[in-house]
Amino acid sequence: MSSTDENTGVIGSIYRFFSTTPQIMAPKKVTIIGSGNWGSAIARIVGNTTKAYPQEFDPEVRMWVFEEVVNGEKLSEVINTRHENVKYLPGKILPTNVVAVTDLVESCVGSHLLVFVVPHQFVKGICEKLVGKIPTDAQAISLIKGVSTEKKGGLKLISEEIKEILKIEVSVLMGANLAPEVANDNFCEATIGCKRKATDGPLLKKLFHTENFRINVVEDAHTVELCGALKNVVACAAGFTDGLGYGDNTKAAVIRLGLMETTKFVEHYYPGSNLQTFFESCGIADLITTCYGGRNRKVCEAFVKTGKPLAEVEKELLNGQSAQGPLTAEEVFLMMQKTGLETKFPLFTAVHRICKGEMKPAELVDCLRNHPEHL
Ligand SMILES: NC(=O)C1=CN([C@@H]2O[C@H](COP(=O)(O)OP(=O)(O)OC[C@H]3O[C@@H](n4cnc5c(N)ncnc54)[C@H](O)[C@@H]3O)[C@@H](O)[C@H]2O)C=CC1
Ligand SMILES: O=C(CO)COP(=O)(O)O
Repeated sequence: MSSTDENTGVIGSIYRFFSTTPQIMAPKKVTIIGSGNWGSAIARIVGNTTKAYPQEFDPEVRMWVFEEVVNGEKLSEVINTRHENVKYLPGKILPTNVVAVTDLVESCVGSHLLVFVVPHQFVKGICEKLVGKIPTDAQAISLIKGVSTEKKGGLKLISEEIKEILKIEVSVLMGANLAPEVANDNFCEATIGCKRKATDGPLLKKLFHTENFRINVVEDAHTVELCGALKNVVACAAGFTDGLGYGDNTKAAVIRLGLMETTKFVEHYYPGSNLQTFFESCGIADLITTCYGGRNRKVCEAFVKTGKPLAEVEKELLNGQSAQGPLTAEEVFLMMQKTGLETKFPLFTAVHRICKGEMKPAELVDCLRNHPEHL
């Protein structure tokens, strides 16, 4: 059906009726854009929920795979034959209805639900390739923890970046979700931030909600998303204190001060945000899990202990996975520098400066002694 048919005359009316009437809408096709550690873990959930709800979802889930050769085999072929992402989630079997597709556009054509889950620095390029290639009534949900690298000095959320380029509605999903533990089906929670909670919330919840992955949907989407991004910066600070051997009291103080800076940062950019959101999984819970079990913490601890450059430590420890904290710290610092806010966020500022080699890790605590929280 051509786009003009869709909008005019009897055919247009019929099209509008069938495409907007929930109870008889065609099952939605889902594409997962990303197949890393989290992308693969979430594919295990989405592969099963799309099979469980055939009225709502097409059971075939396409997963865009950034092709690479692993032990002499194409990763996409290994996924489609052995149903295992041997590089980014080894040892976990993916549902057979999750199909690896290496052509980005082909993976998304006809999909009405796009699940973005790539390291945040790749989002802009991916979206630009998809312009004009997806249904105009598609919607997205971003599981990406970071802020846009594009607007140097000004805040742009990843969800805003996706919406700006693709002209579609974008919700977010953040939470205390270390991918390997989610892939083990360990009980945990997550928060969906959905501005159109009443209309879009129920379907998004169905896509992710399981016995061991418990979803709560809130409308305060920007707070949900910023919690997910900023906790990675705090996790770097936690890793520095672990590397310095400062113990749990200091780490707890860093976590608390990091949470306070997060609330102040959100309030600065989004006055009137809902304080309750920080008590959702996306807030305090994700901060805790990441500051004890995350990759950012691990990399930053090793950075202190080995004295090696951060990029080298990340490469050695993460085998192609990405620590999002240092890049997010830089993006946040540029925003604060532009508005002269560095002194109000000494922890965020110190993390950036330590990551850049402008400050020694041991100077972190000195930056916190006169924190605005203690004045
Ligand atoms: N791993 C985890 O435990 C969790 C991660 N997240 C977030 O999910 C997002 C995605 O992270 P992961 O899935 O863990 O990825 P990852 O950290 O495992 O990164 C590896 C992925 O990046 C892809 N990649 C590498 N170069 C690329 C390029 N030039 N273009 C496109 N893709 C490229 C690789 O193909 C691979 O799929 C991040 O924002 C992360 O913060 C959120 C919750 C948990
Ligand atoms: O987001 C995560 C847990 O919720 C994963 O954190 P890391 O990227 O630090 O591993």
